[in-house]
Amino acid sequence: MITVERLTKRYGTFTAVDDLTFEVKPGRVTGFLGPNGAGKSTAMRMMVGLTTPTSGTARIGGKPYGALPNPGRHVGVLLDAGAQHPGRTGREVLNLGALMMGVDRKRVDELLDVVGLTSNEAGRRVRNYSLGMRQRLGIAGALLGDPQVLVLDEPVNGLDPAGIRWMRSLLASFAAEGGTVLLSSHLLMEMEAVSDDLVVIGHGRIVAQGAKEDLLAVPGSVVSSTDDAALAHALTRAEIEVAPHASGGLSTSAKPDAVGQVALAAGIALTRLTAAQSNGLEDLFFELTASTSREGVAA
Ligand SMILES: Nc1ncnc2c1ncn2[C@@H]1O[C@H](COP(=O)(O)OP(=O)(O)OP(=O)(O)O)[C@@H](O)[C@H]1O
Repeated sequence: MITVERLTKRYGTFTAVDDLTFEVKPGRVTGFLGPNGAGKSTAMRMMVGLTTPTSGTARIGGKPYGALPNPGRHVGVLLDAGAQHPGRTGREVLNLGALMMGVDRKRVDELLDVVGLTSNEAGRRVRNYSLGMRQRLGIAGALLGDPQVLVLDEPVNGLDPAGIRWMRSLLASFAAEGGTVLLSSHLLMEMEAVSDDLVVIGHGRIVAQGAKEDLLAVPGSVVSSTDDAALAHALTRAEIEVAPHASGGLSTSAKPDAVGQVALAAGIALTRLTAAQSNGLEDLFFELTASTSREGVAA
């Protein structure tokens, strides 16, 4: 569990992170979203002790990162895949990490295998790695201490399609085993596929948070019947808003069960009744962040 309370970071008069409060729950993947410069990386850096908050707290398993005895054993961190020492080989980077965390060196080979780096690639200097290879190495480093919590800033950036799919299943199984995952990404389709919960920020502030299903849920339903005119009349009388639906039938402002009740009471046979469909995370993201994005427009 990661608990962020009133977390704030100011640089001079500029507030990069503004009073953030949220929880990242175990057993779930939490997507951290926001336009460029929204404050995601700054917030993540504060969670793992790399940036000192101006005020507020971030705790991992109830403790500030700095108070964790062997932090790599609790939290796997990937914030900047480019930050690895360019002169070391991938294997050296992981061996050093294993040494510092007191992890058996055998785990290095296992993880190279898990992240899909060949033994030949592991022997090359990191300065010669592609971005995707650096990300894979960074993920191996994050997993090295067998942590219960992962904090990953844009981990799929630079991964090829197979790598993105692999990352999705890795994070899903990590969470299924009770792990806590916080990850940021601008790939909204990917975030929609992988996240259970979402935290959306703009200009350093929370603009929405909660279970993905709840955030994407659209109120209302779509209904068709053997007599739509009579159904529209009955629904309006029940103070349910009704409009013609693009693909025929009626759009209503009420949930399917309420619409079903009205139709039953009016003796009208229904031929279709479904919950209104969400337009997905991309539309939700633009809706929530339009006023804080550089472009300042809803799509
Ligand atoms: N050390 C610093 N000094 C001054 N301003 C900073 C510093 N670090 C970050 N900022 C500012 O804080 C704001 C938030 O930056 P941050 O990197 O957290 O955003 P982000 O949401 O991760 O963006 P992106 O999606 O582009 O990676 C930006 O305006 C950035 O310029």
